[in-house]
Amino acid sequence: MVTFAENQPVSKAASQPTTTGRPMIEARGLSKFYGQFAAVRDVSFSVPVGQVCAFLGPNGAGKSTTMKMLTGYLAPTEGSAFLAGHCMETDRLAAAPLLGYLPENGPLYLEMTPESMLRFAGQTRGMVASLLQSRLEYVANRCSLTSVWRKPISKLSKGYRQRVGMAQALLHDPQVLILDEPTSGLDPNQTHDVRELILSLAKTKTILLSTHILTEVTAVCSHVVLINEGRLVFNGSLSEMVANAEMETRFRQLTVGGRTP
Ligand SMILES: Nc1ncnc2c1ncn2[C@@H]1O[C@H](COP(=O)(O)OP(=O)(O)OP(=O)(O)O)[C@@H](O)[C@H]1O
Repeated sequence: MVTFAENQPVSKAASQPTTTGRPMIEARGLSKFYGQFAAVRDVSFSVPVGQVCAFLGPNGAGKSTTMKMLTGYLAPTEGSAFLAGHCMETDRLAAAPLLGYLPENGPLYLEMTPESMLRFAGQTRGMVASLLQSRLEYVANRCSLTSVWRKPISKLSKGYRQRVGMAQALLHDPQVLILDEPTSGLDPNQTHDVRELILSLAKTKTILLSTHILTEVTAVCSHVVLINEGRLVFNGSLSEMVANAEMETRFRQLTVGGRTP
């Protein structure tokens, strides 16, 4: 068991929006084809500074594929992704410090401990030793990792592995978080903790969050982007989405038996 100093606040400078006047996250006509199959087709939307946006869709709708294109991990077949105005195809290095990404099944080095993996991640990002140490302490506390800090990741439960992924996304104090199903596989207590964490991060960050859990959307998001079979079928506020029906009913109306409403 390791104990750490009090949580440190996210640095003010790092949480300031950029001055480009552009949305923080922007998908412009994104498509991804695997052979003839369109995993994502002509998806456009944007997330302004400070917004928490839910990214919804049934299994296989293309959420993870879109998120990978937004984060520069996957090249689009057509279209472009921008992060704080930086094109992810041509200017990814400039965007990297601004972006924290929790992939669906994040690449965790199983033989490492949370401490050694996160330290390695920080060094790879070029964080200076004193800053890295304070950020390690911050994410260990914030993601409730102190009890497993020096245990091999291979021995951790799915919930703790997810927290390590979240800690990696937060380590460098990015302005933008792209979180692919952050509560997937978590028990109700862990889900509650992660939701609280996202709510508190929402005060200073721009967040795009994919989830299957509709109550999560109403708990933390103000805006909804919904895709079905690779196509955008809704892009609007949460109140517009649920104006005339329950969330679940609206989700089914938009995704079952038809591509467009
Ligand atoms: N490398 C690949 N080669 C071929 N097809 C792929 C590849 N990656 C994804 N797909 C397909 O693209 C579609 C979209 O997949 P994606 O993982 O983006 O969906 P998703 O909305 O994230 O689904 P889930 O909610 O189940 O995670 C699926 O039909 C998937 O099988």
